[in-house]
Amino acid sequence: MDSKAEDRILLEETFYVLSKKSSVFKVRLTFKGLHLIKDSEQHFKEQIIPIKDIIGCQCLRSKRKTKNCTCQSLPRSDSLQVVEENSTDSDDSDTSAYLYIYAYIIQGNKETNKKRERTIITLRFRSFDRYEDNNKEAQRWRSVIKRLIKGEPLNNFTLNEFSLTHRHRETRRLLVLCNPKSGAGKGKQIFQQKIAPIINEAEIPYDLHMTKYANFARDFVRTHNLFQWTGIVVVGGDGIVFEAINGIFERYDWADVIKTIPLGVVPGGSGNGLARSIAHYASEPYLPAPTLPAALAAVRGTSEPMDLVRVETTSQILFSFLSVGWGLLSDIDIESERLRVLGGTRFTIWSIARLLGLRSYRGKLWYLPSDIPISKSNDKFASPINTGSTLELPAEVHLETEEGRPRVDSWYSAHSRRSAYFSTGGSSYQSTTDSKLGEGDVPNSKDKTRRMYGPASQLPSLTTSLPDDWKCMDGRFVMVHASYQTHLGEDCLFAPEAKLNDGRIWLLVVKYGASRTQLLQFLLGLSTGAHAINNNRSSGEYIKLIPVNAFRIEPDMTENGYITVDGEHVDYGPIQAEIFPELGRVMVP
Ligand SMILES: Nc1ncnc2c1ncn2[C@@H]1O[C@H](COP(=O)(O)OP(=O)(O)OP(=O)(O)O)[C@@H](O)[C@H]1O
Repeated sequence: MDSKAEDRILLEETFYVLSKKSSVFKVRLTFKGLHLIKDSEQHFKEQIIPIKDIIGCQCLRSKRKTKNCTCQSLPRSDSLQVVEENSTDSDDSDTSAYLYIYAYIIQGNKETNKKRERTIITLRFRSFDRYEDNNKEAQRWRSVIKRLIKGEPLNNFTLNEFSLTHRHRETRRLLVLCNPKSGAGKGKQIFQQKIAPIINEAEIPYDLHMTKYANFARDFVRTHNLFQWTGIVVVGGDGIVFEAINGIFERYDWADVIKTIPLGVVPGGSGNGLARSIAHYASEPYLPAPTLPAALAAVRGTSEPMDLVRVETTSQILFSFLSVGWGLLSDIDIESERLRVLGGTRFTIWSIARLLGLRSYRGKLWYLPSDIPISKSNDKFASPINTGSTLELPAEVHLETEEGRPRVDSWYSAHSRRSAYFSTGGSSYQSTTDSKLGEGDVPNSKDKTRRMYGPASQLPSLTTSLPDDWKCMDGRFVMVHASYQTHLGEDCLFAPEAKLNDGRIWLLVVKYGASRTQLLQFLLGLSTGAHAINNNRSSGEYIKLIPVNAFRIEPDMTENGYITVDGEHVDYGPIQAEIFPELGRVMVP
């Protein structure tokens, strides 16, 4: 839209500030936002609230005063009490209609002090004698604001001839899957206090389901008719995200679901790598209100494609959104579990312990650099040298996973288990906890085996040799950790250059031989991303961050170790992974 069109005045009205009758404000609505203009003889002041920052608006009316109330007939803003327009508790003596506009406005101009503040703008319509006429005017504003928020077209009819029969109708409906056990058991509280109030302000209906056991979210997503919802919001850590994504790939209609129903991620766990990465990608302030970017994304309905990685082990196929790890970081992640009582400090203690008693693992790492497409590499794979595949995977693969695989805490973010400070009141929600199958549900809910669908692999099978243009490192490794997001956790900027949909896997390789000082520096650098600069310079020989399209790890099976996928512990053994650019879709503020 050109700037002239953006400035077109859609609606304009003069209002008085409730507390100071002499103060006049011109309020103007354009495609840019809501303009609050104070134009007096002394000065001209204009504040624009961008449409992007407005999440909703409601028409309300005055609440009937209690008998002993001595409030004036013109309510002051701080004494004003309002009710819904159809409430039986309304004050008939006040014929005004009130439009409440909810906005979350960026405050602060530096990256370090930027945060959003909740602001309510109240417009009182009282030009007419009858409430119905004032309400009609307020409804007209509401309808236009709602359309602007949703990016819907506006024509002269919607602007001028609005009538009550043309009120805004909400077509969206969200599914919320909340893990009450995530983080410090605060999942439910986070939803009720931080998310529900915002969804209610935006007047988006939702169905809330609390997860009842490990894999509940995965089973729910696999078995229900998801097309009754326009988005799925998960509240919890990366574990619940993993379940939701892999539940989608257990559906034969995964391709439709993944493209049309975006996933929203509200950080409520101890590992919130994806939520942090999404906020980083969108340049949204994350602290002090880490749940706010996700809530805003959910109500705005804005989403973007996200790369997913298809991971294959000898026993299962997984779709990963965050990481694959072998060695140091995975060891710390899993082994520090035994120090659980120490809370977040257990990771620090275990990191030091592991640096002192440094382990390394023998194996081979293969990778396909990001400038060689997998498909091109596979053309070469057709050469006779590389034939002899023992296991060709078809487009549909049926493999079984164990039930209830152990979930491990994420090392990367336990330090950042902070509470969110955004305060919202008056939480209310509709909730359905009945998870029985309904009309349109996928009828394989009782099937205990896991059937993985999803795009077919473009790689040679795990037991087959790789094409010549793959690079190979053979030796001892302190760790190999791959990520496709910037952050592995709230405090771990692992791959500073990564984007949600850059079509790359960022492979961090630490070879045996790096000194303890280099390793310590590397671990400390993870919180700020300094390792990506420092280690490529000073320790480049041992520590490398390499963008790739695919990789394979073949650990020496005479040794023991840990391998994790998105923080989930998988069997120790050969593993390969390939990027599927833009396969998923996530809500982005
Ligand atoms: N009601 C429940 N009872 C027990 N476990 C559950 C329940 N709901 C979900 N889970 C499991 O909890 C695991 C961890 O969840 P999530 O990632 O949301 O939180 P977290 O705090 O980051 O987890 P972690 O315990 O790994 O730190 C999920 O993988 C899921 O299988």
